[in-house]
Amino acid sequence: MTLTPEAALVDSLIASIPDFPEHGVTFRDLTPVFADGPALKALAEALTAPFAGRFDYLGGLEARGFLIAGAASLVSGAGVLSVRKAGKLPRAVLSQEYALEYSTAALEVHVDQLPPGSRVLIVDDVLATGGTALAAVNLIERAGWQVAGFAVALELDGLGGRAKLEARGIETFSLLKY
Ligand SMILES: O=P(O)(O)OC[C@H]1O[C@H](OP(=O)(O)OP(=O)(O)O)[C@H](O)[C@@H]1O
Ligand SMILES: Nc1ncnc2[nH]cnc12
Repeated sequence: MTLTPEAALVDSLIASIPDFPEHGVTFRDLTPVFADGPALKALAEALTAPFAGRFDYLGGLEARGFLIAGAASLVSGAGVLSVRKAGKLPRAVLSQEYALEYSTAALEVHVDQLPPGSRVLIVDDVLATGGTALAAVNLIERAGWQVAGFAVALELDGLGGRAKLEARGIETFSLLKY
């Protein structure tokens, strides 16, 4: 597959670590992308461009999604909705549970963070099973906002994430697919 120069730059910086955090998993580490200023800017531009004019806020998913959302905010001019792991936000929240391999976790937003009907582009580093992304979609819709789309640096093919999002009618863009 031919990559755009931006995708090739990001691709060249992703580290693949076998058997982390557990045997059989290949961990895709984007910290080298975040550490490279031009690559982080190129990533932020590539993830927001397909949705230009169609979102009011970036939805950043704690923790790695925050790094992309901050950069995307500066290149697009849109503010960031903080979608946090449970127990971190100090005011009234909406909470959405999601399944991990052997447990559950929850994402939360401040219930009154954005005006009703706000269009939120969710961004993250990796799409795997889609459990995290779908929890964010549910949360945003329950709060009375609209999901403008889901934009991710790296989609792991074959784990069902894209299918889950598209079944919910969520436009999904990935810069890279492994
Ligand atoms: O598609 P899924 O199977 O849900 O996996 C993708 C999620 O997993 C990682 O986050 P993680 O929960 O490890 O949290 P972190 O960003 O705090 O490291 C990644 O940043 C995505 O948010
Ligand atoms: N293989 C993987 N690498 C990095 N982040 C992930 N999140 C879920 N699966 C992942």
